[in-house]
Amino acid sequence: MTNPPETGRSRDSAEATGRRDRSQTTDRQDPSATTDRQDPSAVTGRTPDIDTDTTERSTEQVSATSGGATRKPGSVSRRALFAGVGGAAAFGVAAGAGGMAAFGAEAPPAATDAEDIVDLNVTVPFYDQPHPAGVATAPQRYTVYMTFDLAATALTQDLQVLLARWTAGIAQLMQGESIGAVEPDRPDAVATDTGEAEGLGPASLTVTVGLGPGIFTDAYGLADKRPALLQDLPRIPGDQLQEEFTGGDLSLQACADDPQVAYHAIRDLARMVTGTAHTRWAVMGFGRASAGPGQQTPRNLLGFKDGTRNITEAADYDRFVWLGEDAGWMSGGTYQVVRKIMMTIETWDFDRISDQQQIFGRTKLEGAPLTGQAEFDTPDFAATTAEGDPVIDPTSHIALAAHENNDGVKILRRSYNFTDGMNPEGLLDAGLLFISYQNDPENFVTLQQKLGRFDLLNEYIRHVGSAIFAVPPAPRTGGYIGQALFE
Ligand SMILES: C=CC1=C(C)c2cc3[nH]c(cc4nc(cc5[nH]c(cc1n2)c(C)c5CCC(=O)O)C(CCC(=O)O)=C4C)c(C)c3C=C
Ligand SMILES: [Fe+2]
Repeated sequence: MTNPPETGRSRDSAEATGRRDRSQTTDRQDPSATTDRQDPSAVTGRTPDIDTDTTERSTEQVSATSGGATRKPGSVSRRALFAGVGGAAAFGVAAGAGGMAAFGAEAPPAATDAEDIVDLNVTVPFYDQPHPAGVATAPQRYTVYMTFDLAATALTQDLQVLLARWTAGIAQLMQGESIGAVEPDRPDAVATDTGEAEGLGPASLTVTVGLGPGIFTDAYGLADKRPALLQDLPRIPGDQLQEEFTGGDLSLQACADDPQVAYHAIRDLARMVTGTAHTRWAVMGFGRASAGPGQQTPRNLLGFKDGTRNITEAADYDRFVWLGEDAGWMSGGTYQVVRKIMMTIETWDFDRISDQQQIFGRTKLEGAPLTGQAEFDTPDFAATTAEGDPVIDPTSHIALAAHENNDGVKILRRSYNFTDGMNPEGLLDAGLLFISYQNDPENFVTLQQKLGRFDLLNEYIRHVGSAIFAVPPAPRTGGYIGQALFE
């Protein structure tokens, strides 16, 4: 199985966005009106609350596919203009391998090019992909991450309808479309789309849906569908978890190269949960702290390059990230672990540089291992100084986390910096929204158990939030995320 990170320069087909079905929808509905028990099949594969204006424009669209790159002249997208540098010509030529192309030498370029210039007109494919969007997708610059708890009154069918509505909404949002009328015709009507993304491009938006352990219970008749390795994470040494940033029955990870596009997606999707679920916690992240193929390695808020040694090879995705065919309905999906990690930034900023570099086992500017010269040099954990001391401290972050020292185990990190402003003490309230994907959550647990006990970095960080979710495979055209749960 070849499972490339989809750098996604193609647009889904008209069928994939459910436009045909929507053209049959003439009535405008409020997406938050989920309190009525609905027939999920009435929602499947289409957005139930699309206004006719949008539908008309959608059916006009002409797919100008050039390999994986697709642009739609006269398109419905909120902004028709090409933004940024590197525009259509560059994509048309470079992305010939398509959204599902094998990656490596022939891979389409990442969402950002070598100069890290963002094109806000790029879309990422959603339907009919081998894997869910937003995992292997080259990390976009911003995220809005939100979790939800199902309401005590929610029935299985409510969950089913919500997943169907989310799916249809996500498909449109990822195309850069609104999910309905911003300015309804009837003066007494409530807008379906909140409108703040009007005029903005798709910005490589992906929305990744997670299903928490709490939904796989007898209460929803889903106990026998529980993904084999999905269970609450154990307590890990050093955890200082706070209830308000922990857990959740459902999660949405929206990532985009425009923060307002990510925010808009979450806002519109969160409106749909009314009556079925409640928001639980959210984090707005910026400055992706991991790199995809072709992307420069970004920096975390401690000033170090983060993401240098991450999963990049297709074989490693298959081995460590994607669930195989033996995973039944979750085949092609993965497990998402999220940790809200606070940093004591002011203290860190007064630490001497040699100490900072010892903590990570890398240099600050270049990001080279202390045993090497350049960022991508392989660390030599056995190297010693003239005095016989290890060059890379065995309790440094990389020595503890590296696959060489963990029976070959790797995880895919897809983290973001975040800030919540100031805390009550007047200190910077910021840190890392650590997000990892793995086909066995135990791989995260094993690493974090070591890091939580021994990592020199622990003096400057605090894990205050934690959650785990199963991420189902990508939906098929006409279907919805997690559909197999209800069959
Ligand atoms: C349990 C997994 C991990 C947590 C939690 C974690 C937190 C965390 N990491 C940084 C900064 C860096 N991490 C780096 C490397 C790295 N980190 C993990 C795992 C966790 N990090 C792994 C598996 C690795 C790769 C190790 C290797 O193979 O060498 C680096 C070095 C650059 C890089 O390779 O990405 C930095 C910097 C912070 C700030 C943080 C919590 C706030
Ligand atoms: Fe790390």
